[in-house]
Amino acid sequence: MAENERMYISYNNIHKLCQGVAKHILARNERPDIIIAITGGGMIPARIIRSFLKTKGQKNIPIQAIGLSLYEDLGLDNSVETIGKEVIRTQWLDFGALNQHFDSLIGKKVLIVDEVDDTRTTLHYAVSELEKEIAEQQKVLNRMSEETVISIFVLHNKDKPKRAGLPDSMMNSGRYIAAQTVPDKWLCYPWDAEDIEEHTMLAKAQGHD
Ligand SMILES: O=P(O)(O)OC[C@H]1O[C@H](OP(=O)(O)OP(=O)(O)O)[C@H](O)[C@@H]1O
Repeated sequence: MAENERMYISYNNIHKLCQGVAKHILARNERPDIIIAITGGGMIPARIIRSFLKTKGQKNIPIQAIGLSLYEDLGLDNSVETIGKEVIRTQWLDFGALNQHFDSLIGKKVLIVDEVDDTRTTLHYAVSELEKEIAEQQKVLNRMSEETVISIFVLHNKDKPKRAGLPDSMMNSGRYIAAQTVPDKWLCYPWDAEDIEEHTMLAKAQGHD
């Protein structure tokens, strides 16, 4: 791939993007009760934004990880029909370690974090599975009146046609937050760099430091 098709992103840049988004979230009075990081790319941004979302007198926001991986190739043509099958769940929520007041997502402000929204398949899957699960729990626990608010934070949203959607209620209310919308290039994140010094220099040269 030609160098000009690659976009290099430094740790500093990611740090600052998380800081800016946290500021935005706090200004909207939407500090989450829980952060859900989609592994592996969502983990570093989730950890960084948690520090910027910390407010005086409040406990650290718990981070839970969910593992979602995309099938590279199922040999199927119709993407719409195969969306559900293209995502593999490798890890899911575990409330066992949280206290008794946090036994589910019902009524909580939930922030899903990932590094990139590419075809949107992963985010679509995460949101629809969480919504389904919350609705089931609400029925079981008879807590239908409590509203759960799911938001999304990604570092980069690729400006391209998406293969799956997100709820209009989320998109129209500012609860989908992409720190940056970028062209459909190959995004080179620092955690994949073999030579982090060179990577950082390349990011700097592109203005992403
Ligand atoms: O918008 P989409 O087309 O669904 O793609 C975005 C997803 O792809 C990458 O995950 P990947 O499965 O490569 O795993 P990783 O995060 O562990 O690298 C990335 O971390 C997102 O989760």
